[in-house]
Amino acid sequence: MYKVLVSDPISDMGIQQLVDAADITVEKKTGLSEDELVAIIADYDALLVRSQTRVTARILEAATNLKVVGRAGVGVDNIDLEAATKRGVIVINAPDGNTITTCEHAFAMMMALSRHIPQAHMKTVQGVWDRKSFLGVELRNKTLGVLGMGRIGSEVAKRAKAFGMDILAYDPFLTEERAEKLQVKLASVDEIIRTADFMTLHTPLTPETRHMISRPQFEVMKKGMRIVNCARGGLVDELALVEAIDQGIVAGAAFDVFEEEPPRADHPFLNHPKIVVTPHLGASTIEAQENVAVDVSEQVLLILRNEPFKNAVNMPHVPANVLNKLQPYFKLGEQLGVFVSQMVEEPVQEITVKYSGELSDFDTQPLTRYIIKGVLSHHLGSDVNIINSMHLAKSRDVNITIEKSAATKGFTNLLQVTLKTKNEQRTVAGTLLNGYGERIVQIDRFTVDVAPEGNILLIAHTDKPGMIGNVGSLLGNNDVNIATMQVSRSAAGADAIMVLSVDRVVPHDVFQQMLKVNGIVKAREIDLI
Ligand SMILES: NC(=O)c1ccc[n+]([C@@H]2O[C@H](COP(=O)([O-])OP(=O)(O)OC[C@H]3O[C@@H](n4cnc5c(N)ncnc54)[C@H](O)[C@@H]3O)[C@@H](O)[C@H]2O)c1
Ligand SMILES: O=C(O)[C@H](O)COP(=O)(O)O
Repeated sequence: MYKVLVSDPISDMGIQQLVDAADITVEKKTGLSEDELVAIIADYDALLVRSQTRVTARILEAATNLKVVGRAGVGVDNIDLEAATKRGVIVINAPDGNTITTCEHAFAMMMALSRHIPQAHMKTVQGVWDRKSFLGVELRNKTLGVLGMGRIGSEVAKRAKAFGMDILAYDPFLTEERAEKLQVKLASVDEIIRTADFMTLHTPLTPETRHMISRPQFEVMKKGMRIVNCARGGLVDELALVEAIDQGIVAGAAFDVFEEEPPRADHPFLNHPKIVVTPHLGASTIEAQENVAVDVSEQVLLILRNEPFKNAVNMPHVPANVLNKLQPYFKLGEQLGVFVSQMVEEPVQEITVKYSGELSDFDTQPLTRYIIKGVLSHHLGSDVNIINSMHLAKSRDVNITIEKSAATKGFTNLLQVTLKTKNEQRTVAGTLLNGYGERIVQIDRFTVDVAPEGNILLIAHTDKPGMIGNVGSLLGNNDVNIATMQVSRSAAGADAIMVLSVDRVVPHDVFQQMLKVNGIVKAREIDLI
C-alpha cells in the first residue's frame, strides 16, 4: 500500500483517482511547518503540493520512502530540485492545466487597473457615490508589452488582440517567424519599456529575470505605463515600482505575486491607491485546480506503479547500456550549451551538435539532452531539465541537428555545439582531457584551452601590442583578479580572442570601460557557475 500526503489545498475532484485506487491511501494535512513535515514525511511514498509547502532539503533528507513530489501547478521554485534529484525523488508538475486561468486573471487585473474597479467598489460599498475619481482608460489602440511569450504570455497576447491592442513581445526564444504566427511585433525589453502603455510579465523567476524591471528601467519608461505581474514576485523591484508610481512615471500596477508571500502587513503595495493586488490567485479557478490535480494525480499513480510517465522536472531517462560511456561527458555537454548560449545576442533558431570520435558510435540522445538543457537553461532556469529540454526547444521552433564523424582532430572524443540565429553563428567545442577534466578547445574558429567553470570574459579584439596589458590593468585596478588567461588569433595582426577566467563578476562600469579600450571589438561575460 502506497501512502500519499497532500500538504496544500488541492482539488478533491482532481485527486479522486488516487483516493479510489485500491493500492493507495491519501492523507490531507495542510498548513504544516517544516519541522512537522520532517517529523512525518518518512511515512509517505508521494507528496502532493501547490506553492505554499516549501519542499526543502531538510524535508527531502528525512523522506526516506518518498518516490515522487507532485506539484499541482507550474512553478517548482518551492521545491529543492537539487536535493530531490540527489535523493532520487522524482519531481513532476502540471504545466498546462492552469495556463488559460492565469491568462484570464492577468487580463482581469489589466482591466481592474485600467478602470479602477477595486477602488471604485470599495467606495461604492462604503456608501460614497463617487463618479469623478475613477476616470479610466480604454485598452483599444493601446500598446501592450508582453515579457515572456510562453504558454501564458501567448494566450494573453491573443486576447489583447481581440481588445484592439497592439502587441510588442519579448522572449529570448521568440523568432520573427513565430512572432508573425502569433500576430505580435517582436521587440526588445528596452523598446517595450520606452513605448508600451501597458506591460505584462510572464517569465519564470531566474537569476536573469530577477528585478528585470527596476530603477534603470523606470528611468526610461514611457510616462503613464500600467504594469501587470501575475507571474512571479521579484521580477519587478517592488520598492522601485512604488517610487516610480509616486513620481508619476507609472500610472498604476496590478500584482498577483510578491517577493515574499504572504507580504508583510506594512508592505508598500497594500494600501497604495494606485496598486491593485490579489493573493496569488492566478491559478485559482475550479477548472484549473481540477486540471492540475488530475494531471499530477495521474502521473503520481503511474510513478508509484512503476509505469512510464511524463512531465518529470528532474529525472533523466538514460538507457543503461550507454550510460557508462556517455555519463563522463554529461557535465561537459551542459557547460558547452551554457557557454555558447551566452555568446549569442538573438533568439536561437538552430542548434547543431556534432559528435566526433568514439562517441559517434553510440546513441548519444541522453548527452544531447544535457547539451540542449545547457543552451536553454540560461533563459529558462530550473524549468528546463534533461527530460523536457528537447521538447522545450522544439516547442520554441528551435531546430536541432545532430552530426557524427569519426575524425577528431587528435582528441579521443570531441563535442561541438553551434548555435544559429538570424544574423550570427557561434561555435564552441570541448573534450575531456585525461587528468584535466573538461576543457573547451575551440571557440568559433579559434583554438583555446579553457576550463569551463566560474566567471569567464570572452573578448574579441584586434591582435596588436598592448591589448593584454590594457585589459589586465583595467581589471587589476578595479580589484578583479584574473585566474587564467588565453589568447588566440587567426593570424598576426588580424582578429583575435582573449578568454579570461576572473574571480568575481566584473562590475558593470568596469565592463563598460573595457568595451571602450581601443582594439576591443566585443566582449561578453559568461557565467558558468
Ligand atoms: N500567478 C499564478 O498563480 C501563476 C499561475 C501559473 C503560472 N505562473 C507563472 O507564470 C509564469 C509563466 O508561466 P508559463 O506557464 O507561461 O511558463 P512558460 O515556460 O510557458 O513561459 C515562460 C517564458 O518566459 C520566457 N523567458 C525566460 N526568460 C525571459 C526573459 N529574460 N525575458 C523574457 N522572457 C523570458 C521563456 O523563454 C518562456 O517562453 C511562470 O513564472 C509561472 O510560474 C503564475
Ligand atoms: O506556478 C503556478 O502554477 C502558480 O503560481 C500557481 O500556484 P498555486 O498552485 O499555489 O496557486
